[in-house]
Amino acid sequence: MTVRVPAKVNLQLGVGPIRDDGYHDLVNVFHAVSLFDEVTVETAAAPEVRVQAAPYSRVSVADVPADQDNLAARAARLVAARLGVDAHAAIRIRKAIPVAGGMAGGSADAAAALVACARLWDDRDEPVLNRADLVELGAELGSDVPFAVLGGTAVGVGRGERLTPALTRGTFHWVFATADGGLSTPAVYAECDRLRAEEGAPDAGDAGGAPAARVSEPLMTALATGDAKGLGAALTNDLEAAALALRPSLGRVLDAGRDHGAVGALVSGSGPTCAFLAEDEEDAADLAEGLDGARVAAQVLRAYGPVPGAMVV
Ligand SMILES: C[C@@](CO)(OP(=O)(O)O)[C@H](O)COP(=O)(O)OP(=O)(O)OC[C@H]1O[C@@H](n2ccc(N)nc2=O)[C@H](O)[C@@H]1O
Ligand SMILES: Nc1ncnc2c1ncn2[C@@H]1O[C@H](COP(=O)(O)OP(=O)(O)O)[C@@H](O)[C@H]1O
Repeated sequence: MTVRVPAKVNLQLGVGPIRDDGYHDLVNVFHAVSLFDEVTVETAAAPEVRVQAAPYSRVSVADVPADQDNLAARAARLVAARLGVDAHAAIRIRKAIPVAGGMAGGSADAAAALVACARLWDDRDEPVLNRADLVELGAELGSDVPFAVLGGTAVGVGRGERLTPALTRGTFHWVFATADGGLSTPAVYAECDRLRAEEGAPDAGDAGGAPAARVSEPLMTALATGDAKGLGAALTNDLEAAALALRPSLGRVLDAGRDHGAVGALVSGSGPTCAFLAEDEEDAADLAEGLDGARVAAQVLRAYGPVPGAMVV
């Protein structure tokens, strides 16, 4: 059973206060883009995980666990437990999504494994687990997993796991600049907290007392009308300052994208991948060429969005 699953970029990442459980309250506008990992699952006598770069992809898979800690393996165990089946999964992951790049590659693999294992093992006439159940199960694996099951464009609140699909029109054209070496998501959130405490945000009484984030109306209007320029102007990421503090060289990457005609430029999620929105497909080609020539990125990738979530191929 092979499932194809997309990467995400965050169109708005509004980081609110820290909750008692250590997570931040978010307004997280997710957008699935056409960079895909492929996850193949077979029922096997013993669990197994193999990870490789997808054909023609230059993703470095050295830091992806090829054991039962892999998020896809955890997803398979979760599905078996939920269905009450005594089954093991042999999992093969072909990665094209940058690793630890702020594009939710690990979450994508987990979502793909949820969909693949449910299809393999939930073989009654009336399936026990429908897609909404898999979205819910995903939240047990990570804040970004539910969105990778759903895909499209969606607003996530809570940890980012409570999703509402967003209305969009047409296709948006993106260029991504990857970096050598990832950034750790918890480290970037911690740096965001540190910077906020240093700034002494006026209403930041106790640690992490940032105001609640609200969804951007100009962003939602631009999405609904297919207005690339409007969307580019409305892109925001509250983790960007933290990612830039930890990796100052990203400033040059963002500047290069703007210089080469991007209508919007931001760090993708916790970074270090930078995302650039082009006005149309032709501008995206020019932008990708310009960024390549500027030699500021490990790799320059093109993609479009929105695309559907994890799908059996
Ligand atoms: C920042 C985002 C933006 O979409 O993703 P990436 O850009 O890293 O892919 C997400 O919030 C990452 O989601 P995900 O990678 O699933 O995080 P989890 O495994 O749930 O949590 C990892 C760690 O991130 C921090 N975390 C995550 C989500 C959240 N709402 N508040 C947090 O503070 C916590 O330190 C937590 O221990
Ligand atoms: N299937 C997987 N693919 C990628 N990373 C994984 C996977 N399973 C676990 N991980 C771990 O999750 C970490 C975060 O990786 P990833 O999800 O690619 O990045 P990000 O959180 O920046 O989007 C990696 O450093 C890796 O150790």
